[in-house]
This record gives sequence, structure tokens and C-alpha cells, in this order.
Amino acid sequence: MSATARPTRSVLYIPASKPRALEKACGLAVDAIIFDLEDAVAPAEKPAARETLARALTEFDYGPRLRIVRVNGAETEWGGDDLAAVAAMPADAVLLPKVGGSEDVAAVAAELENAGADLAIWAMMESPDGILNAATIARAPRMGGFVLGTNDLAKDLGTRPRADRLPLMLSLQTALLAARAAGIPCIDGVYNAFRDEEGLRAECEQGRDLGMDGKTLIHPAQIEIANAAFGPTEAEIEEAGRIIAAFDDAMAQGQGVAVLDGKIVENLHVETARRTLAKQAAIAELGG
Ligand SMILES: CC(C)(COP(=O)(O)OP(=O)(O)OC[C@H]1O[C@@H](n2cnc3c(N)ncnc32)[C@H](O)[C@@H]1OP(=O)(O)O)[C@@H](O)C(=O)NCCC(=O)NCCSC(=O)C[C@H](O)C(=O)O
Ligand SMILES: [Mg+2]
Repeated sequence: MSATARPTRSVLYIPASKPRALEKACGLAVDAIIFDLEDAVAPAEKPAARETLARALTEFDYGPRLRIVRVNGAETEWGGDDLAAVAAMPADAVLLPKVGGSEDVAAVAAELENAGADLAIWAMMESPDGILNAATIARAPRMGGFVLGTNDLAKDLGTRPRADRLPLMLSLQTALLAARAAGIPCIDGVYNAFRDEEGLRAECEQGRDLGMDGKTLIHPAQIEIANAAFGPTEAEIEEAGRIIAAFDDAMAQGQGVAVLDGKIVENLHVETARRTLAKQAAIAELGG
């Protein structure tokens, strides 16, 4: 499965300091997990959390779920040890917090190279510098995907919380544009009120409308809503099939354009339809 074809509808943060949550995640219907050594882990717990995580990744079977480890920043007292530890873990990617420019990524890529570690690098897009440099970060070595850090962004921008996220819109869309130009996935930020299902559903729908590939989550109760919002609906799957069939018919009759339900269908619509079906197939391959 290519990086962009791989579903990333639901991406669950798990504090690496919580053994029960680390075990529970093996049975959760998430597409990806972010094992967090950064903000979810208290300073005094960080060395022990590193060891707990190394054990969990070795002992537990996370199946097809993408395993991403968020380390502390290189400028912190934990960043170096985190990276050395992750290089030896059976993970798919390392997630760098507060990335400011492509040089941050290049430095980590060089360290992973030296350690002989075959990990992708994902970037937290959560600072003004990071957003302004999104295009070059997206094309940095080993770059596997973007994760929006909307809490840090809101803090740095000095915004006030709004249900429509208007103050964050430029940042969200700049990160998304850069990700799309580079062909990497872009995952929306967390919804903090984890017991508010309606609020989460609305924010997921907004993220999906924008073009995001999925949502980062903080609690298992949020998974089903994200999977539903970021997966193709029955109606979208049915329409995709009809678009492809209508275009094939038109082509067979020597026409370059079809008409379906009173709307024109061109090859670009067929491309979108094929992408929808490929996404659905990839979700089915994951087991639902
Ligand atoms: C938010 C929580 C602290 C709530 O914890 P708790 O009150 O314990 O929840 P529950 O009792 O409802 O838990 C029920 C069961 O679910 C398991 N659980 C809870 N959370 C998780 C999880 N994230 N992954 C896996 N399993 C989880 C509990 O163990 C219970 O299991 P059981 O014993 O079988 O009943 C808590 O959910 C939590 O810590 N969430 C993660 C918080 C986090 O990671 N935050 C950091 C990432 S967000 C961020 O940093 C944003 C970004 O950088 C930015 O800038 O925006
Ligand atoms: Mg953050």
C-alpha cells in the first residue's frame, strides 16, 4: 500500500507511560497510533515511558496499524535519548514535535541514517515557523506525513477557540496544500472535548471537507466517528461506480465526456472515483 493509499482516518495518541492503554490499543479499530513520549508524559516519567513503550512494541501485536512514535524535541533534555531509543524499536515512523523548518527534519534523517534505522519521519505542524515553511518541510528527506497540532498553533497564534476554527483556517489549509503538493498524508488536529460526540462529528466533517486524510484522537470513544467521517460513504461508493461505468460507456461510443444525473463526467472525475474505490478497498483490507 502506498503512503497516500494507506488509510489514516483515525490516528490515536497513546501516552507511552500508560501500559493499560498501550495494551488496549491492539484491539481498537484505529488506522494508526501515535505513541507519545512528548506532551502526554510528565517530565519525571519520560525515561520509564521510553522503556515501557519499547517493551509494548516488542510484546504486543499492533497488526496493520501504522506505528508512529512522537519524540521530544531535539532541544530538550530527552530528545536525543528518545531518538536513539526509537531507532531500535519496531515502529514505522518517528513524529517530530514543533518542526520549524526542513533542516530540523534533515538533522533527524541524518541521525537515523547513522543508526541504520529504516523509519519514516512525520512532522507536527504546530508553530508559525512550521506553517510558513510547510512546502519545504513536506519535501524534506524521509518525510512521511503531517500532523496538525492545533493546540500549540492556537497558543502561538493567540487565537480564541471557535467552533468554526476560522482563526486556524489559513494554517490548516497551508499545511494541507504543502502535503498535497508533496504527495504525503495530512492529519487534522485533536478535538479536546473527548466526550462531546456532536462537536467531534462536526469537526471531523469540516476536516474531511477541507481534504484532510484523517483526525488525530485522544480517546477510544472518538474512533468510530473519525472512521465514519473520513471513510467513503455508501452513497460515494455507489456514485463512484456509476461515474466509472458512465465514462466507460461514453468512451466506447467514441466520446470524451459523459453525462450522469445531468452533470458532465470527465476523466478527472473518473480519477476521483477510482481513488474513492481504492480507499474503500484499502479500508476493507485493514479489516473494516
Ligand atoms: C483523556 C484521558 C486522560 C482520559 O483518560 P481516562 O479518564 O482514563 O479515560 P477513560 O476512563 O474513559 O478510559 C476508558 C478506557 O479507555 C482507555 N484509554 C483511554 N485513553 C486511551 C488512549 N488514548 N488510548 C488507548 N486507550 C485509552 C483506558 O485505559 C480505559 O481502558 P479500560 O481500563 O480497559 O477501561 C486519556 O484518554 C488520555 O490520556 N488520552 C491521551 C491524551 C494524549 O495523548 N494527549 C497528548 C496528545 S494531544 C496533543 O499533544 C496535541 C498536539 O500536540 C497539539 O498541539 O494540538
Ligand atoms: Mg503540540
